[in-house]
Amino acid sequence: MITFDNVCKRYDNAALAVDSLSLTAPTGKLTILVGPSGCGKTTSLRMVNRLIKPSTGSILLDGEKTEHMDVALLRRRIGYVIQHAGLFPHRTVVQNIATTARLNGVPKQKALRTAHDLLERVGLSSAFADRFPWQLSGGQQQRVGVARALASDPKFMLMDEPFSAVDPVVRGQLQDEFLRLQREIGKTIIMVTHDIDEALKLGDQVAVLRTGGKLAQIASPQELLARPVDAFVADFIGRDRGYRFLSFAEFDGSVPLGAEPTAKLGITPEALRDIATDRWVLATNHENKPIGWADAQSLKQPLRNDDLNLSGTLAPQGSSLRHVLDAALSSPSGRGVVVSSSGTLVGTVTLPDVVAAIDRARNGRSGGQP
Ligand SMILES: Nc1ncnc2c1ncn2[C@@H]1O[C@H](COP(=O)(O)OP(=O)(O)OP(=O)(O)O)[C@@H](O)[C@H]1O
Repeated sequence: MITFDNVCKRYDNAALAVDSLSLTAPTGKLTILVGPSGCGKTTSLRMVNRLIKPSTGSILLDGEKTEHMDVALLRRRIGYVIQHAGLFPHRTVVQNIATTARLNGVPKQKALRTAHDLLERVGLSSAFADRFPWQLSGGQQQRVGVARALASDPKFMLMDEPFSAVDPVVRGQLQDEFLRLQREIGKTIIMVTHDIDEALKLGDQVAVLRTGGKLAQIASPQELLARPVDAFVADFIGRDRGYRFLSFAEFDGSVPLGAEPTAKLGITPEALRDIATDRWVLATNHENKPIGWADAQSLKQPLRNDDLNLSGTLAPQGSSLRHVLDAALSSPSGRGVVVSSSGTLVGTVTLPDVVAAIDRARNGRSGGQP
């Protein structure tokens, strides 16, 4: 747990950069600091590992005030990832990753072995081990930066815009990989971003700061979207709040699944019309994976791939109401197709049932309850 207790920071005689900040970043969770440029995010983050000294107030790690700790030891307890990764240019990838472990007194061979393991964990093959940072893409450098921060297995991590230096596609991949990794490692993390979408996607809780370094609201992404405390927060979170809220509401159990009759390629028009409950019949392959919708009204010859309507999206089980709503809205039959993690057909949902589940979620009732 990282605690800010009434922390202020004033640089020289300027206005307060951070004003009476009190918040707790819970153990094993990812807390995000977000807000407009200059609102004090980086200053707040750097006060945790004392790269910046608070003017007043205290920061505590698991209840212990950091101001009394030895700075070098404090920093070794906290992994630190910065924008552009900040790798040592004259050291290879594994040497970069092994740096903190070596500083902590881990023998060289062991530190290098761990570095190789970590490389794999962050999604890079051993082929990268002996390259220098300039031989890597921006996204690969960021992965190495994360691996280096993890090398001493710190309980706490500080991440300052770790994914901002790469293009949006790579950024999305890095975010997904990082979420998977965090589910395994469960570090206590504070991350800074100026991107509200990143904050809502990654954060267990999100702290929105306003200019002048004051905390405007700290809450879960769902809570922020559903109940922004004031116009500043509402405006900062942006448009589509109602729709984006659906990303956080699981549909499993809250939307009844219907059994869907299915057809295979090669089925005759007559046989297709026999099994059809309305105009559209779902086609599946030999593994029972949906491949498209067949139009029972217009089919004139045995069903071919080219006859299929492919407009419907698939909602994986365990995903969100947003996915299942999209599946229902995009399906020509109006029935959204739900699939297992391996892509096999689980069933379909109707649009009215999805809308009813959304209404229940909106009113804060748990899924499936009357
Ligand atoms: N070393 C410094 N000396 C004086 N003022 C500073 C210093 N560092 C930051 N500031 C000021 O403190 C305020 C907060 O800066 P900080 O970098 O923490 O904001 P931020 O929210 O991280 O901004 P950004 O999103 O643009 O990186 C700003 O007004 C900034 O100009």
